[in-house]
Amino acid sequence: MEEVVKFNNINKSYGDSKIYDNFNIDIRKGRINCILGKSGCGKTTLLKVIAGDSRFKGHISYIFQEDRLIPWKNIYKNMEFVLEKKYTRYDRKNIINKYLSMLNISECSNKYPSELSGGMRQRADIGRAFAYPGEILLMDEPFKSLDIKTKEDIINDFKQMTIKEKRTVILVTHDIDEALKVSDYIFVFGKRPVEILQQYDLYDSNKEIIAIKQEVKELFGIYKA
Ligand SMILES: Nc1ncnc2c1ncn2[C@@H]1O[C@H](COP(=O)(O)OP(=O)(O)OP(=O)(O)O)[C@@H](O)[C@H]1O
Repeated sequence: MEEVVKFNNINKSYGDSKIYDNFNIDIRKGRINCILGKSGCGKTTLLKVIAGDSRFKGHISYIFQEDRLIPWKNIYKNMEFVLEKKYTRYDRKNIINKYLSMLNISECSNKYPSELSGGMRQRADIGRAFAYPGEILLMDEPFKSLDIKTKEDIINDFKQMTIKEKRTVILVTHDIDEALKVSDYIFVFGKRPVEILQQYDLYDSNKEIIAIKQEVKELFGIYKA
């Protein structure tokens, strides 16, 4: 049986609107878990609940749609900032250089965020999140604002890195194609209070990607978020 991280009995409402009602989800350890759902269904809310889970306090990295780099620090210092209390200066240097190199941005080390393209900044943001010794990486539509080519390149590097390091990632998106490209386990979310309409293990599925895409489209078609 595959190792999972269980999140049980999640309850969350905004006013009268119940988003989660005793909701349960088993996140696959060491894999890229994707939460795929229509806009407004409650994906970001789930990430916030998970980020607040006391079992993982201080062990979670969060990557947002827009990078959260500190503008007045260069890329090296941005990465060093999150590692300061965790590692010695020597270890920090090795870790930072490793992730800069994995993400092909070693030459950006001394540059400030404003001197980089959106794609480079997002690479730096991903590098920083990976460098942090977190058990779980939460990603909220991290590839949304990138053009197609940049997105594909970053997704490829990101996937390789995640597989190599066996990191547990929870990524949310409303984009079916992106979900199929980036993840290896997909939860399709339905209407509120949120229910899981379908789950796909892309490692283990004998279904063609195109068939899964069609199925998800149909699932999305039958309800309004
Ligand atoms: N702080 C808040 N107060 C009131 N309602 C909120 C709050 N945050 C989110 N909501 C509502 O809860 C619902 C779920 O929001 P959430 O941001 O989790 O959805 P989402 O699936 O991440 O959407 P998107 O894909 O558009 O980012 C939405 O209807 C949203 O308007």
